[in-house]
Amino acid sequence: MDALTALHNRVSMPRLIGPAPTPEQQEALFQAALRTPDHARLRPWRFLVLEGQGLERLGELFTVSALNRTGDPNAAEVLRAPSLPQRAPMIIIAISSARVHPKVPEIEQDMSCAVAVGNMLVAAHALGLGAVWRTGELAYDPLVREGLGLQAHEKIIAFLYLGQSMTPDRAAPELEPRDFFRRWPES
Ligand SMILES: Cc1cc2nc3c(=O)[nH]c(=O)nc-3n(C[C@H](O)[C@H](O)[C@H](O)COP(=O)(O)O)c2cc1C
Repeated sequence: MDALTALHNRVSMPRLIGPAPTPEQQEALFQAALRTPDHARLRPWRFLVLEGQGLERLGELFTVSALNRTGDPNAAEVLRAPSLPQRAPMIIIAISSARVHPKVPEIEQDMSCAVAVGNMLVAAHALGLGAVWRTGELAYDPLVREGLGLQAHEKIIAFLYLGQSMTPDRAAPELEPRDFFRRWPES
């Protein structure tokens, strides 16, 4: 698939099953992430790749987080938590490791990580894989952050769920460029 076709037609695929991306597909995804624009080449990001036991461990962290929030072991949120990471055979957790830099503000480093996630989404589509970018309050919960070994200056930018789409690709929504792009100054 050529680059423009992938860019124009990518859609999120939330219903995913195994198998996980092959080693060759993973390599292609990782290389796509590493081509993110990166002011001053700080490489202010790192990625955790979870399958199998990793997904189970993430489910345990999500459960601890939900229990801490609700205080009720029978709350629907707590009961559902272990199954959340099982919605895909692989999750890549994208982490921004932004540091204080005289020329590159934190937001630029976070955005570089976000673009890496975007690159992986498009690469996944080009490879015939399904993918969806998720965050939610679990991404910002100190218990989840700590359990995954994040340092104080790091942020979870994405839980990128990856696998085989259970449904055929949806048509991408058609947006009108002129609703978003204007010449400036207007003539
Ligand atoms: C930073 C970020 C966080 C997101 N978090 C979630 C999420 O937690 N749950 C969810 O269903 N969609 C989430 N989304 C949206 C989906 O990934 C997806 O982009 C959206 O449903 C639109 O679908 P499309 O990508 O096919 O246009 C998030 C998107 C971004 C950019």
